[in-house]
Amino acid sequence: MPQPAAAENRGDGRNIVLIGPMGSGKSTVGAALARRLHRPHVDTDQFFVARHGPIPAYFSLHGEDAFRAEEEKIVAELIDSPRPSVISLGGGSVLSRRTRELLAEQLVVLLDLTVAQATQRLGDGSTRPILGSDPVQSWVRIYAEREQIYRDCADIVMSPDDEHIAVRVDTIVRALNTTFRRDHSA
Ligand SMILES: Nc1ncnc2c1ncn2[C@@H]1O[C@H](COP(=O)(O)OP(=O)(O)OP(=O)(O)O)[C@@H](O)[C@H]1O
Ligand SMILES: O=C(O)C1=C[C@@H](O)[C@@H](O)[C@H](O)C1
Ligand SMILES: [Mg+2]
Repeated sequence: MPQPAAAENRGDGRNIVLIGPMGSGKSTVGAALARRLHRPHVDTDQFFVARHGPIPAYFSLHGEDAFRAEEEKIVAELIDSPRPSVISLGGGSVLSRRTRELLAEQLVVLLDLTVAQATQRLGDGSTRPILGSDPVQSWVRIYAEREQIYRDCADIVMSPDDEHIAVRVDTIVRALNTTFRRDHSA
């Protein structure tokens, strides 16, 4: 009989938090990972939209600084959830120092991706206002600005690949189990 994943049956109170650049699969993979681990899934962008409406409209009306301030509050609320969850963060959440401090207490998985994958996945970028009129060029610049921050926050770095999402989830669960064992070995 298959053994339950250690990440599922040996929860230590930490949330599993997915970070990474736009299009890396935080929302899609996060939902599938949560199903696999029988944990709740929350997505900070979706929570933002439920509370404040669409992100592009919010950016136009209030600007990026106001968005970041609200995003920081939402991340803190969701990390404080009573049940350890899988949390998909908005791509720029790690820009907040307060968020980075909270992430230091969580199990953080960075999903990386290549420029070619980003080009395929971003479409016209219209749902991601920070990308502007040239989504790929903006994505490359933003990725370069943030790459070290993502790496510094991460306990696990998932290299880019073209795996099916279910296979990606298997790979992440294996990496999580290794990290759990390492963190809880005597
Ligand atoms: N491993 C994968 N293989 C193929 N396609 C993928 C994979 N992961 C995600 N995708 C696709 O890429 C697109 C972007 O994924 P998703 O919205 O989950 O990214 P994200 O990291 O949440 O982006 P954002 O920061 O903008 O919220 C979606 O269409 C999704 O189906
Ligand atoms: O990388 C970013 O700065 C963003 C990513 C998205 O997830 C959204 O949070 C928003 O579009 C900003
Ligand atoms: Mg997302």
